[in-house]
Amino acid sequence: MSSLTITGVTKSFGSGASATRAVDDVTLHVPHGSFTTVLGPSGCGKTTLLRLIAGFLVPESGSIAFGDTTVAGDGVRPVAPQARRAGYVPQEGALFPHLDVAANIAFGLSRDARGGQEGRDRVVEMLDLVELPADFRDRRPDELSGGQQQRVALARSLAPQPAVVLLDEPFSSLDASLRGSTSRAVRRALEATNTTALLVTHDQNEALSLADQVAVMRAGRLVQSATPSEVYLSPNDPQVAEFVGRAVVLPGTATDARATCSLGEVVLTEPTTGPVALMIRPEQVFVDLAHDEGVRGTVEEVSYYGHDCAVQVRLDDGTSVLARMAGVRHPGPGDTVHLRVTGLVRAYHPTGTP
Ligand SMILES: Nc1ncnc2c1ncn2[C@@H]1O[C@H](COP(=O)(O)OP(=O)(O)OP(=O)(O)O)[C@@H](O)[C@H]1O
Repeated sequence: MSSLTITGVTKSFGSGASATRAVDDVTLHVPHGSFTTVLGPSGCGKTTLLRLIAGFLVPESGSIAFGDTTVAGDGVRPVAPQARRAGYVPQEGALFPHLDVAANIAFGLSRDARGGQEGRDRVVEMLDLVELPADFRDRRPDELSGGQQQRVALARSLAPQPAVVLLDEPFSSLDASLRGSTSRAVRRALEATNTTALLVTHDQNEALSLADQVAVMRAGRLVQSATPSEVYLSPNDPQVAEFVGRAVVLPGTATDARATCSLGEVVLTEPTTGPVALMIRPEQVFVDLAHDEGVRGTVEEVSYYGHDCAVQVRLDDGTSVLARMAGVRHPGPGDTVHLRVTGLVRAYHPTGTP
């Protein structure tokens, strides 16, 4: 296992006016044994970044290193994919359909290990790691559910003890409940083996819940890399805020650690002064059903999810605000409510910079 360091990597497709800069000057460090998710909308360059790391593509500038070893860039002849020791788990259909589970898992082991006791032991160990019963070894891929297939694909990538594991939207074909349980099992397996991993996804919940570090990409560029809570609570700009979750963005005026806006006075994460855009998460908007404290508004719409609900409120000044509250007791359309903001609020100057 080793760390992964990407420095100033750029990759374009095509040439001239029709060229697409799929990955644009990306710099990212994934510490040894940690899990980073790369989050971004479709077409932002996530898969291209993964393919550069795996060695299926060569960067036109910048460098990629596994630990202290440069595998591409810096004038070094690119190390071939099979020599990089990078495990790759694609979206689906990764398993060889004509091989049983044991042969699939042992596929990347040396020829000697594959046929002997060492290989058999490794298969059992890997099945245990991904929380599948040992007798699954004799099944064929078409005798497994989608989630089980993805666990076997991970087992196969981990069996040769790779330096880095790369996962390309590995849960996207699974339904919501299987997605949760499979992703948690994968997370536990990576943690147990102290594996350095990079997972690309366009699913915000997946990116935030699984990772030590979230790297947000937009149009080929890495716009923020930080812990999940930092990315969620203190996004670099309002677009990142709206991409990683629902956000209420209101104009306001800041004076040191406080700002005023349609929702009254709020406390800022960092002091600043002048006109600002304030980013408030809907769960920070407290909906008071019992008292007259706060800013008055009328409920326009309620989306009930069971565990919680989203309440769209039109303030008396005409501003529309989204609040999220527990589903136990909630208002209905037409009700008068009072809103106030809890917790700290991130302010951005009009250019988007904090
Ligand atoms: N082989 C290629 N030839 C030309 N353009 C390509 C090639 N591969 C990717 N691109 C372009 O590069 C950009 C980034 O693509 P990429 O597949 O990396 O995005 P992505 O974020 O993984 O998208 P998705 O989430 O939809 O898989 C897109 O504009 C895409 O059309």
